[in-house]
Amino acid sequence: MNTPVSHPSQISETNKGAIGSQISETNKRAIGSQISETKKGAIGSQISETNKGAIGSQISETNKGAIGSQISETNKGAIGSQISETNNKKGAIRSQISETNKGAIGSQISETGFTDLRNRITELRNRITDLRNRITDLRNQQRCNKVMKEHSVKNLIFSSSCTVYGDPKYLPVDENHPTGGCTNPYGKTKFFIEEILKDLWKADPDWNIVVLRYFNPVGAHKSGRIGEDPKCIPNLMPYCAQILVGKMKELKVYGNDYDTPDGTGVRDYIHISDVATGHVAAQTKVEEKCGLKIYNLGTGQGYSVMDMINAWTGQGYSVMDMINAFSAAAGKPVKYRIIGRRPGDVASTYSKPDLAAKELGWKATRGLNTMCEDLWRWQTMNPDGFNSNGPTHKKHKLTQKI
Ligand SMILES: O=c1ccn([C@@H]2O[C@H](COP(=O)(O)OP(=O)(O)O[C@H]3O[C@H](CO)[C@@H](O)[C@H](O)[C@H]3O)[C@@H](O)[C@H]2O)c(=O)[nH]1
Repeated sequence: MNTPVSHPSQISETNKGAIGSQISETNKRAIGSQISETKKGAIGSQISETNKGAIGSQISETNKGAIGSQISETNKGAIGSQISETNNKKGAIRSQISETNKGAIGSQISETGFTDLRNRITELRNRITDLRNRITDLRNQQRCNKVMKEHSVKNLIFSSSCTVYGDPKYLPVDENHPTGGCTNPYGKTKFFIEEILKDLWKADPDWNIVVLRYFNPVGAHKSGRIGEDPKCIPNLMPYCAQILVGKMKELKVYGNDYDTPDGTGVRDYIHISDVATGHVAAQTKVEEKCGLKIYNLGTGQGYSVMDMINAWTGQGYSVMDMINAFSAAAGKPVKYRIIGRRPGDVASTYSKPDLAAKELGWKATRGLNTMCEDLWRWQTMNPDGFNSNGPTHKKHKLTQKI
């Protein structure tokens, strides 16, 4: 998922002036109309030829087909055979099945079969929406590059992601690690855009481009006024926060059989405000006429899913500790369960952030406790995200010592 909504607004408070002065009101209007009139057709057709077709056919071939047949094989078949078994023995069984039992059988079918089917359809829908968003990202980047060039604005900071590294060949990951072996569509889009930007700079070295590869941003602005308001399935920490305010039922932990200390996935979680200060440092860098530069934005520290769950409470690391502590924090039982691995997840990834420290003079300064404290403040002050009317969940007090 997904770049959190919080950074643009945090960054804009700090950088607005600098960026705004590069693009005047007049240019903005000119840029807008040029995109819509002149470029739309040309760019649109490139995308539809190159990307949409390829991605579209992959969806229909790989996903729809695969998922469709899984549904029919696993569910329909299973349900079908249960029904036909029941029906074949109808005569014999009918007399034994009372009205009450019929109801029980019916609800078993709907629970096991139809719920599963519904979940799979939702998953397929989410994937298609995700791919659509990726195509839009690519199209927007191409438009942005063209228009910037036409108006001689050649300084650019690009928000990339650690997912361009794919499943790391070594840890911690530095900027020289090979890219492109991405395990999900989001990572591929970031990788493609990075490649486009490299070509752009090779063709015209007047460009100054800083590519920032974020690791896993979490947290919110310390004021509690700016935070993440996920519109689709949230990342791990927003999901935890939403469980505590009763908006989600349970956390599904995607696999505990990875080759990591406790078996769950390990990530380099970084406070969103540190990501924002990374952008401010990058802004200074592009103004120095830096050419093309690439930096990791991470803390260098890997945490597992269980570490992150426990970080909310300051309690121990076992599953039972986590359940008890979460329940105490929320004032009601909180459920979570371990399920299978999520396709596209890697076991571990965390950064070597030394280059950013050396060349940008930037370092992440906020620890895990601050990430949790700030995220929790945002969530309690805004239980319904940006549509909230203020704090309504005061009773959900976090027991974490911060
Ligand atoms: O409900 C959940 C959600 C996540 N996880 C696990 O938690 C870890 C972190 O997952 P998540 O928060 O979804 O982030 P990633 O999958 O590591 O990365 C996503 O989020 C990053 C930060 O926004 C982006 O940079 C990546 O491109 C994007 O794939 C992984 O081990 C997941 O398996 C769970 O167990 N249950």
